[in-house]
Amino acid sequence: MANSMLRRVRVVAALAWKAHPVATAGSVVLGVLGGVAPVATAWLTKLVLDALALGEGTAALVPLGAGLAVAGLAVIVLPHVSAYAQAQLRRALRLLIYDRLFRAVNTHPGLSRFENPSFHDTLRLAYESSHNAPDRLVAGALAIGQALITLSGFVVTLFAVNPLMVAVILVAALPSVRIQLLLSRERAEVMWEITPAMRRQVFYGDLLTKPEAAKEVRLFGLGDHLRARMLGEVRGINRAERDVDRRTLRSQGVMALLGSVVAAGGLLWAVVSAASGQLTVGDVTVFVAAVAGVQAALTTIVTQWADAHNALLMFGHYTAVVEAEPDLPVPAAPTPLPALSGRIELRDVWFRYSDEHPWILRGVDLVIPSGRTVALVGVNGAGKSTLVKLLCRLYDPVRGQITWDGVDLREASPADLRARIGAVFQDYMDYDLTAAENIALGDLTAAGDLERVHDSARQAGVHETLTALPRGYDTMLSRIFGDRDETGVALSGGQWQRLALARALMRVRQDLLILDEPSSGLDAEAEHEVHTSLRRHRGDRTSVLISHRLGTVRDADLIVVLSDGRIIERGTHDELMAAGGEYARLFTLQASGYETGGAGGGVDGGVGGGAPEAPEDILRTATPSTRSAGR
Ligand SMILES: Nc1ncnc2c1ncn2[C@@H]1O[C@H](COP(=O)(O)OP(=O)(O)OP(=O)(O)O)[C@@H](O)[C@H]1O
Repeated sequence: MANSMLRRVRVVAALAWKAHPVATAGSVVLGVLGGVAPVATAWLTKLVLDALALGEGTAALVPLGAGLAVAGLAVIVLPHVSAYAQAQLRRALRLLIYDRLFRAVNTHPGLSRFENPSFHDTLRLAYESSHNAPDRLVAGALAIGQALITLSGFVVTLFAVNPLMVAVILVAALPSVRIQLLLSRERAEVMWEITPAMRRQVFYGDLLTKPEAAKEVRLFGLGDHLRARMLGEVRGINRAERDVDRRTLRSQGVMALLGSVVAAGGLLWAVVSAASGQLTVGDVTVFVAAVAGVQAALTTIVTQWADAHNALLMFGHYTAVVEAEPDLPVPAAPTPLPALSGRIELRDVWFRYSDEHPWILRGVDLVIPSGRTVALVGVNGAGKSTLVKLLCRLYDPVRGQITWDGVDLREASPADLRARIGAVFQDYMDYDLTAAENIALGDLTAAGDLERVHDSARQAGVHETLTALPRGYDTMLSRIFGDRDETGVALSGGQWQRLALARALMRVRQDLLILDEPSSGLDAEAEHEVHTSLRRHRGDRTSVLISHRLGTVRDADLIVVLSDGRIIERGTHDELMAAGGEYARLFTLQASGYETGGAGGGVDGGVGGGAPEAPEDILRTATPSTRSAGR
């Protein structure tokens, strides 16, 4: 434990030096001067008083008085200069520490860490401690250093007047050190225990304030319920904090009482000694200043030590995040991933999200030939999205392997792999940025290429919508982050989905296009347009397509039916229909659902009007009954 604390001290010292060497060195020098100044003031006061009592002349008194004036000035000015230097250091440290923290977060190529509650607790405490732990440590170290200098000066002074008093004060302070350290550890443990409650509190607070949640919260009348839940969490947090505060108060009260008794005893002794002529007036002043100075310095040392100790414990969360191994093994010398020319192959792939979770994929064998379109279909929870997440190496298979032209994905660099993939996930992101930025995020190397941005938007069928916005592509797509004098724009669900599609299409050089329900939120006409455009865009590109609207996948080169993590059927549309299995059942079911709706005149948005003739037409022109926008 002591070793790891020492290591953390070294880490913080190195960080401070790297962040701002001048402010670090300046703070240390100012700390030393700040420590010497009170002792010098006390000594000079004694010398002036004794010189006055002895009736010394001006020649002796003026230098002493001048020295006293300089020391007094230093006592007043130094704290302000020191506070400025420390603030400079704090700002520089904050920048460096955030940089390292989020660099470390970005080194995890996969998703598993982000789904782990313990990682979230550590991350939250790391974030919080990176706010203030280094500041507290640096400030604490400087305050301790300064107090140690003052303490040594006063101890020497006190020793000259009454050696016994030194021993009494030091011994009286010892229990306080121990108690403060125990309390600081307890405080750190309580912080760890209440972190899940703090995260839940933030979660409920977000639900009560975020525009995305406001609709349901109002519709279902959840406001008071969520507020009560949030307050419940806050009460729990308060209870835990209050218990530690009470223990702190008790022990600090006892220590303060002990200190006062010792100081009062010393004062009594000094007065009696002065009355009997054993001490001069100057001796009494310096003795009283020294007792107060030693006690104040000891209190500073003990409380700052405890605070620095607590900051060090909290800083452990930061080092845990910064030093964590990547969640997926990244090869030291990755095999370069060539442009896909042969096939992507899944060989006996088994996957579950953790040892505690059930198997989601159970021995999947699949070949995705280069230049072909493979469609994955199956009921909710069959494992389709999981499979495409594995293709992007957001997780590794637990057993089996996935190869890209023979290269195991584990041997390639995740960044290389992802540069070759364009994807729209079911749970795509809406960024509170401008329309152009929302699309350009798909390929940051082309962020300034507005023609590319517009092209992608055209292919996704959203160009006209974006041009018609108040500031065109520069319109902020956010109701909460726009300029204060600007009314932000909110897009509809389907428009956001097209924007996500445009983002994926920005990657013009990608070898693999993954579309996980790319049109679930689109109206019938838009879906038809988008699919026609996508078919054109896919061209001879390798694509994996997931859709519950079976009409949109019927022209795929290979349709794979997943059920309970296994491939139960594969073939072309015609082959699968002829086989009369699960695919044929689902396709017929969907078509008959629409036919019933169509016959009853209930199908909205049919472009041609009247009852459609073939299932694929129906499926292209009707609103689906199977799922919503997938959000
Ligand atoms: N991050 C996760 N952690 C744990 N379990 C998960 C996670 N994501 C998905 N699952 C589980 O894995 C199973 C398969 O989910 P997946 O999203 O792959 O299915 P799907 O076939 O895409 O379904 P849908 O058609 O509803 O989109 C589900 O039972 C789901 O609960």
